[in-house]
Amino acid sequence: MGTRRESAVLVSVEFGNRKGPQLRTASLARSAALLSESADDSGLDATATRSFDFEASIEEFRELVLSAGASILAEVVQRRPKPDPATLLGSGKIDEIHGIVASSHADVVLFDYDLTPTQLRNLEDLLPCRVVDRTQLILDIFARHARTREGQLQVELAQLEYMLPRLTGRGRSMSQLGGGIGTRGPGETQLETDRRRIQRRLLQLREELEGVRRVRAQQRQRREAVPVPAVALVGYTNAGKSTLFNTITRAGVLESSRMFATLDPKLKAIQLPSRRKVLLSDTVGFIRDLPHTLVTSFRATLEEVQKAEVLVHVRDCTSPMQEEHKAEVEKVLGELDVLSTPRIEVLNKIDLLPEKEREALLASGAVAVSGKTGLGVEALMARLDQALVADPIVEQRFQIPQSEGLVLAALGAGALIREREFDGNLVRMTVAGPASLIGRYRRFWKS
Ligand SMILES: Nc1nc2c(ncn2[C@@H]2O[C@H](COP(=O)(O)OP(=O)(O)OP(=O)(O)O)[C@@H](O)[C@H]2O)c(=O)[nH]1
Ligand SMILES: [Mg+2]
Repeated sequence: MGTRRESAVLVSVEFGNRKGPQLRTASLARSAALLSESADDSGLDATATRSFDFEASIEEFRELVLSAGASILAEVVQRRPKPDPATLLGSGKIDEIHGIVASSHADVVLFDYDLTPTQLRNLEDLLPCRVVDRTQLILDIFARHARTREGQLQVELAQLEYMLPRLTGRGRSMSQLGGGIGTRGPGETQLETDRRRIQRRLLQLREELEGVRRVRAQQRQRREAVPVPAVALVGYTNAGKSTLFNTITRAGVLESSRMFATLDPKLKAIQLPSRRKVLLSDTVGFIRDLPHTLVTSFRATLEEVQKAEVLVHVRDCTSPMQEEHKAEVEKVLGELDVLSTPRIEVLNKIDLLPEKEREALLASGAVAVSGKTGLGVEALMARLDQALVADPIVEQRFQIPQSEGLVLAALGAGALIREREFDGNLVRMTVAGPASLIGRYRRFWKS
């Protein structure tokens, strides 16, 4: 990790000619004032027409950059009808950025956009410092926060997979040693590597991960011998999951204002008011445009989501992006095939609301809490009890083709397999699990 903060120039881009509503909050207006105000290629005045969504996404980008440990030197915004295939930005904008970098001695230019390998290479040629795109930035944050062996292996794997198509023989960005954004992890040790060495390392990583996962699976099996229902906290990054988890469990799990503080699964047994025991898990935060390699490679924490009987969706009710974040979370839940798992929507951070609004929320029957102060947490526990009581454990015979890997995995993860026999490409088994899960796969029931 770098010993000093890197200084960064941030570049946000918006394509198309959409006109958005005016800025809505003081803090966003303040941030807007910090931004470069120059009119862009499209001839429109960027500030006047910048949409609310765009402002919020810049705010989020800033938060990501701080999470990566960099300091923000300057921010540049460009709106243009469409991206330039070779350089993303227009040449005027690139000159402007060049000037800012040269005069401010910035270490890195960060793009809130995924660059193609060609764009990355060209921008590196045109600018006098490193260039890092959004995926690489997120990978870097993950690299900083991974604490278990499994988490570290997963991040390195994702970083190498990202790097591979961007190795062009020149490898300028890979050949700079140091602790900068995008050079951590594999960047530090394997900078001069050619493809073959990376491929070999990838193979090695996959094998090591397989081993780590086998151990996890064994631990899980042991845990599942005692069927305790699982509850997973899910939500957008920074929604307050770890804080709420701590308040509920007093487990002392790392809580951080930096995004993605949680990369490794955290599990804790808790007791509900009914004295029913459940396993509560804290999970990694979701984020817009999460690099796909990460969605799949972070299946360690997401496994807990797949086997949960109830999901608790933690939402920051003070965020101006609430609805977008909710949609994003639901998208990921869909990819994990858990949209039909019962879900409790929890509005968090109500301590930050004006008293009237808070009272109104609490009176409306919504589950509203403050993970920080503990307000409303008891009511949440009672809701959990209800959700679980409504989902008793039932036993059912199944007959499932082996090709239905997802179904087999879901049942294996969320229920107890009592007996199992293989018949050609069919699996017959008796499964004891929550009625909701069993019911979801009715089409494979065998009476
Ligand atoms: N005021 C207030 N702040 C909160 C509350 N819950 C969380 N926070 C703050 O919000 C920030 C993020 O909290 P975390 O618990 O780390 O969020 P998270 O959802 O676990 O984030 P990731 O692990 O990055 O996905 C921290 O600065 C918390 O102190 C709350 O109820 N009220
Ligand atoms: Mg967390």
